[in-house]
Amino acid sequence: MAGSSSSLPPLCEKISYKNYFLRAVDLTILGLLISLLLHRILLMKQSDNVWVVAFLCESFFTFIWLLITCIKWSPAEYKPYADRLDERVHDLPSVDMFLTTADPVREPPILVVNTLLSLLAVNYPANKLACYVSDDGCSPLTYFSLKEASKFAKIWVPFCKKYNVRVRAPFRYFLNHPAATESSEFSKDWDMMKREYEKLCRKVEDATGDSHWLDADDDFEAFSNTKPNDHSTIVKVVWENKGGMGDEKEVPHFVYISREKRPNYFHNYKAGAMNVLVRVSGLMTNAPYMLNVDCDMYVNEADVVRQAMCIFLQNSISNSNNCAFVQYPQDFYDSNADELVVLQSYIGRGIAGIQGSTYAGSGCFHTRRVMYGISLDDLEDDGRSLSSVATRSYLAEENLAREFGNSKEMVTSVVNALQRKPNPQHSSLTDSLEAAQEVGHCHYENQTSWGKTIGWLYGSTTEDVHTGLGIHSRGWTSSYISPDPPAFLGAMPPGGPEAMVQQRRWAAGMLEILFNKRSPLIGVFFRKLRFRQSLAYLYILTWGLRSIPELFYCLLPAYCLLHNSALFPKQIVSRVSLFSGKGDSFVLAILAAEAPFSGNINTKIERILASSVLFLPCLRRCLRRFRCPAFGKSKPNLDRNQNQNRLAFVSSSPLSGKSPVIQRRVCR
Ligand SMILES: O=c1ccn([C@@H]2O[C@H](COP(=O)(O)OP(=O)(O)O[C@H]3O[C@H](CO)[C@@H](O)[C@H](O)[C@H]3O)[C@@H](O)[C@H]2O)c(=O)[nH]1
Ligand SMILES: [Mn+2]
Repeated sequence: MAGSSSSLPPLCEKISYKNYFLRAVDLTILGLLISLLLHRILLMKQSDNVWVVAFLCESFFTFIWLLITCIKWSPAEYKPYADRLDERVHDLPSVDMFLTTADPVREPPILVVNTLLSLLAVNYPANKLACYVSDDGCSPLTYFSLKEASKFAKIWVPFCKKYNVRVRAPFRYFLNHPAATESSEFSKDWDMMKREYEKLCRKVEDATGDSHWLDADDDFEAFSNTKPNDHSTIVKVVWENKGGMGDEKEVPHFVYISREKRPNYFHNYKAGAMNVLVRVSGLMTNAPYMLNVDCDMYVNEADVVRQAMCIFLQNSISNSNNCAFVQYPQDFYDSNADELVVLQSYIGRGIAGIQGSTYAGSGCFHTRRVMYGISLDDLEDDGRSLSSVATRSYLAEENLAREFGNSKEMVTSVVNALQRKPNPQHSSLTDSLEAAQEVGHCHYENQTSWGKTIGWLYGSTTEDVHTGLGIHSRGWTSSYISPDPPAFLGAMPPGGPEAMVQQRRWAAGMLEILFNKRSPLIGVFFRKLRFRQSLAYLYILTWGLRSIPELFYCLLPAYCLLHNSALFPKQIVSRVSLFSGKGDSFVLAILAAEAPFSGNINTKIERILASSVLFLPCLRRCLRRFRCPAFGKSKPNLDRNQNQNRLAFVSSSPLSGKSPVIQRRVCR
């Protein structure tokens, strides 16, 4: 596949973001935090409960900061050179693209349609691509919309390829009008495409209100008498690319799947859906690489598959096939997810510089063999073929059936995938329909290794982190690419109950992993998880736990005001107050202490504020020593009598009818 000449420029480069200044800042903050802890320990005897609670919270925050410092020590990411791919690789590998949807109300079909179109139109040979949509909602409306979308794709894909459109999700593309400088042919085509897209939207909208089309078309018979949680497997080959039209005009295969669902049967959420996708695609196209996207995350960069292939193929050229998956960061177009985006750029790159980025559930390319459970040790030194021991243990007929289930076709496809051979050419995808129905059965996985060691792992609602951890624990690495503009853009609940439910699900899912047998604490000793990588996972998995000390810490200032006690070493409060002068010292001190611990840890302003406020007392003392006029002797006595300056809550009695006021009082 890949040309082996090493004189040609590489397909990708690892960029290291080591920054000594940031390291120094991180260590300084860590030092300050530790000194705060020491101070608390030294004065523990004279202090009250507030002091103890603050000490416990700060100990936790210091531990988290220690993890962060460790994670961010050597950030890195990969830069792919997609334009070099054609020169170096003559036969690009196939890629199966998976899209999951679960609920036509929460995930409107027009959104799924757009994600599908953006996938079908990526800049990659259409005969090397296949798109599989899993619909856990078993919705005829979703199926209808996707079918209509596949008709529209026949004009949309050639249009995108002809004019080299970058954003290939129509709802985003048509937000901008073509530039006046564009040719009249383009403008004509653009108008036509826009009209056709509007027609598609209308059809989907009309179908939402009125379901007469359900009875009119035999194709929808499979959906009659079904409920989202009670129906047999439905697999439909919506579009099969038979070739012969030239790449510009071809549309990749497109298959719709709704796995069997029964009440009282646990379906393992998205992980269960992903495993059905792996099996059905294994039977039909069996591509060595698999892309997985959420239904609300469209492709924002047409070259996305080529970029990911640069990483895998460069690995293969340099005989170091240890990269199990390539993860793109999650970016959002609709809501204020700055915190997540900022976290990814610091923590994400940091982890990427250790054993490799964590798997984030969407925008990720996996290698099929790795998802079939093999470890890095199972490969020969060339990184391609299975070692003889692994061949014996994996490819024994009885083992295969026990691990992968009783479908003969499935076992054959697994053997091919493990040996990196393509499936024998079928005359048509529809030949595999019967076997596909079988592997979509809800009892198919009983007594097999699906979800335990094979495929997407069960046992946590954050199956992404769990699956990624399983892969890293087997010794594999992963890569992180973060192109500009972002490769994928998604939607996120803007806030309110939906966001809270999502965050609770994430927090619970990650705690499930922390305490299960794949815990990173065990992985570092008994598996192939690197030490710093296990700390990175520890940081991620304790995300939910952090809310407890954060909540207590937020309540402490109010408690202190009410009980006339001090939360911080008085020196800091008084010195900061000297700088601020007007009584905001308390707020500043809280900010100073809170900012480094909060989720927004990496936003630059907070970091600068945090470090500068903590540094200010020292800086001021130095400047005063050198008699710098800017910090003259405005309030020298306060500095000497540190204990005198105290914050107190002075209120008139609530009964007197006057509202309480917060004042600064010098206690003598
Ligand atoms: O039973 C289910 C539940 C969900 N999904 C699909 O899974 C995806 C993610 O689900 P969503 O409810 O949108 O979860 P989010 O919290 O928004 O997603 C993030 O967190 C999930 C759990 O960690 C990951 O699976 C996702 O990839 C990641 O983007 C969506 O496409 C759903 O349609 C299913 O197919 N079946
Ligand atoms: Mn989502």
